[in-house]
Amino acid sequence: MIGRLNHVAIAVPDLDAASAQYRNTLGAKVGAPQDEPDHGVTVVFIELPNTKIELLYPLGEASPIAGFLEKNPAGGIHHICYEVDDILAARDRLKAEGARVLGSGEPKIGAHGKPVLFLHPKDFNGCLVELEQV
Ligand SMILES: C[C@H](C(=O)O)C(=O)SCCNC(=O)CCNC(=O)[C@H](O)C(C)(C)COP(=O)(O)OP(=O)(O)OC[C@H]1O[C@@H](n2cnc3c(N)ncnc32)[C@H](O)[C@@H]1OP(=O)(O)O
Ligand SMILES: [Co+2]
Repeated sequence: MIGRLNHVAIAVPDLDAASAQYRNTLGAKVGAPQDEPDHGVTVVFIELPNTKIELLYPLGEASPIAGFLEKNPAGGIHHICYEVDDILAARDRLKAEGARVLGSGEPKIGAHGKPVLFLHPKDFNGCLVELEQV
């Protein structure tokens, strides 16, 4: 059911410093910061030849990454995103198998303008999983 790895997301305590490090030290193609108020994060996308890295920084009062950064003040890998062809079919199959779909259970439009959903990390080996319909 899952397809390509769309991105790996890293929560960071300093977005400018992390962007500069990926651009200058690691020599990557780093985009501009993008506010995603519906998701409570500011995102910087880094394009690698085979996937993307998503740098995340909290936006607004109730950011879903605030607690993660409190527990991991130096930052850390926050989630991985797999591509799916049909996000509603994927959601229904996962729910039927007992996985917890986060939020309202309805897909939201993600940073790439495509529908996304999140699955509880406790149901996936301690790894928060995002699904994106491509
Ligand atoms: C826009 C964009 C895009 O790509 O398009 C994005 O990705 S937006 C990316 C940001 N959006 C999201 O993350 C949305 C989905 N996330 C959520 O709903 C929430 O963050 C959540 C339910 C995963 C965690 O919520 P929370 O921090 O309030 O909950 P708690 O702190 O109580 O966490 C419950 C348990 O899960 C663990 N836990 C929390 N977050 C993570 C994580 N990222 N990876 C692995 N484990 C995690 C905690 O350590 C804790 O474990 P223990 O009990 O053992 O201590
Ligand atoms: Co993401």
